Amino acid sequence: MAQINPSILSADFARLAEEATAVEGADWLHVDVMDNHFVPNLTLGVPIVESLSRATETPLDCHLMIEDPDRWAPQYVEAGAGSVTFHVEAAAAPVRLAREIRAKGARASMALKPATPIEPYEDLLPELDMLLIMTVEPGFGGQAFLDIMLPKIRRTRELISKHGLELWLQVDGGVSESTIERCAEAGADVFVAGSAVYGANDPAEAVRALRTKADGTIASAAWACNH
Ligand SMILES: O=C(CO)[C@H](O)[C@H](O)COP(=O)(O)O
Repeated sequence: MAQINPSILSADFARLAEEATAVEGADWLHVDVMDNHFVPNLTLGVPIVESLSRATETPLDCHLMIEDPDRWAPQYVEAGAGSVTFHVEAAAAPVRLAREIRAKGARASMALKPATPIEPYEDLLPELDMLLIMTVEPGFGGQAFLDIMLPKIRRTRELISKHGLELWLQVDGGVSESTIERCAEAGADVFVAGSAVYGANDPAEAVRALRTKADGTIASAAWACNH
């Protein structure tokens, strides 16, 4: 079953609580934390995550596009995030950090930028609850989906199957009704969508449409049949 996580990066930041509840039916609310150092954009931090966690029943999937996640990620768990994703390119001690996130009670997730291969991290996969493959360069919503990431999604799904892991495989960037099936066919099962959801007239309907397409593809995908 697909999970659809709307990204509030594309929401109206002056009406965050309303925007969070406009996508009821979504599996998680994807919260993009950017520090203007790891990526050239600045969004929000711990206090806003704390407020958002009180404003919505939908669990928060916090994607930290920041330097020094080893220091900051645990604070996002304390702020109410149910899942915390750090970038491997920024983490000093990814295994220790994943264990700390889990020990504090959240799902631990690691993200890879487009130029970062999965293969060096094969042995880390059992330490994670989710792996995020970026399908755009992180930093901004509304960018075009990078088709060249599809082989990496396929190879990652093969590694997950090879090790018999229950790891979720998330894709983020340019996910829309016209790209979601390619991601699902390659092996993704968690889909972040910003502009495709918040740019739609009816965000909740956009979530349903994305879910229908992804579920239809996963039902017949070779990787899911062998799962
Ligand atoms: O992490 C992100 C950007 O770094 C966003 O989550 C992502 O880009 C979502 O926006 P869209 O679906 O419009 O591409």
